[in-house]
Amino acid sequence: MNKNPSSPTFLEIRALDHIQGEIRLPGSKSITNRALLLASLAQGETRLHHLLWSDDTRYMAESLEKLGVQGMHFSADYSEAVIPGQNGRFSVKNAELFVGNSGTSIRFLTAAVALGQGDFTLTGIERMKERPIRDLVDALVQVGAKIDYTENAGYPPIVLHANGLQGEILHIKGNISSQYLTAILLSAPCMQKPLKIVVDGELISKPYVTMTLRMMQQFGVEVKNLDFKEFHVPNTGYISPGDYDVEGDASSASYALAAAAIADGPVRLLGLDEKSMQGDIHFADVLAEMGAKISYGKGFVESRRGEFPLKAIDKDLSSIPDAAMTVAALCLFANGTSTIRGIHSWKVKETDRIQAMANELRKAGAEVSTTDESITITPPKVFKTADFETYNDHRMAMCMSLAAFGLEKGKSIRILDPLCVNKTYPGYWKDLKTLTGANFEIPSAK
Ligand SMILES: O=C(O)C1=C[C@@H](OP(=O)(O)O)[C@@H](O)[C@H](O)C1
Ligand SMILES: C=C(OP(=O)(O)O)C(=O)O
Repeated sequence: MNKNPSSPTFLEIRALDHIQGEIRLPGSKSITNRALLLASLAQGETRLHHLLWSDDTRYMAESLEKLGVQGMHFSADYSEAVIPGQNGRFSVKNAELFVGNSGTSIRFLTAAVALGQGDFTLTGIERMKERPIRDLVDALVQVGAKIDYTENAGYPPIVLHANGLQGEILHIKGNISSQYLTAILLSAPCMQKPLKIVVDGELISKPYVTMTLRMMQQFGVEVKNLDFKEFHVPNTGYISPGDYDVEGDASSASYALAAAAIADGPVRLLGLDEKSMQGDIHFADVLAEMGAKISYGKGFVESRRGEFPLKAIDKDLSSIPDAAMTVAALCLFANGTSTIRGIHSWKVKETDRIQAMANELRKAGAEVSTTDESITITPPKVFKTADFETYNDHRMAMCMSLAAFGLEKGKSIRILDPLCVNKTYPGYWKDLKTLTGANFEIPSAK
């Protein structure tokens, strides 16, 4: 391992040829960040179980604390929390919220702080300043919010002058990110009047909106969904369900499920099953279509190798944009050229993921071409050793680790800045070691 702090750390993985065993998945990022906010807005105390503790969820929890959610209590390993509900709005009148590169945190919190009173700044790392937020701001302005951009119009940082949100009606776009619509939905029950939301044009990442509606229902609010074109939300406020169990993360599951489809398995992942409310559970269907054997039981999903090399695919994966990256890495192991479509949103996520994925898959030896909304991958004849850049993108690191399963014995790859996995899956490298028996060295904290 490179211990020189002036150059990036890396993690070296020698050719991997098997994976087998059982692990408990980390909690879902999307569910944890919704649950933290819903519990904070609700009436009553909520006990959250199996939550994810990672950069993205820590930023959400710290922001809620800054907004006046006092007395949050976390267990020593942060997998359990007790959240005292604030009954619809936050008490603090001025705060600066720094959310790193957590898209869910900045979007969900922007709408939530607008419910209160006072001046709030929301910002993050440099990449966050390149991730659009205009469609959410434009929607909030229609129900009474006053929001300024302090650097580039349409992007964080933003300053919000909050004076409650009136409700009634707003129009919103959902073609860049579904998180804007989710943010409005989550705050709507605490507006002054019921809200009718009209979605203008295409809506991407729909399963995340379904997850939002399901969780709102679990916190006592029934939303009328007119085919994802219009939503009617009552302003009844949230009621805590008391105990709330967070599912294991389906996007995080994709890496080990994929590895088992390449290198025998079986791998059993606990904390997730076919009843999951996460759209990314359907990654397992794509994996099965490519040749893997997938099975489920109560509270687990299991993957093992079936047909191999995997079958090449040509598919629109716009409903599972995060797990679609794992599919791209799997295409390295396919029997021909694959195309993944519907991924234009990749460009505005942790990095420009279309560009990043193309660059790194090429380094592994693949032939890759891209458009604004697709990537086409022809697998390598022989896998190359490479230093994979990760672009401060957790999913790039986890996806490229799969390339180690294609290497000839004795060869190795290096994953640069491997601790970027801390955004959503801090235990990833440890879990990979456990399941593969590999003995690579994990660098210590950044
Ligand atoms: O609502 C959510 O929890 C998320 C929605 C998706 O974003 P987009 O709606 O921007 O595609 C996804 O990529 C992100 O990781 C989490
Ligand atoms: C896109 C992602 O995260 P976010 O938009 O919440 O930052 C992700 O986790 O892959």
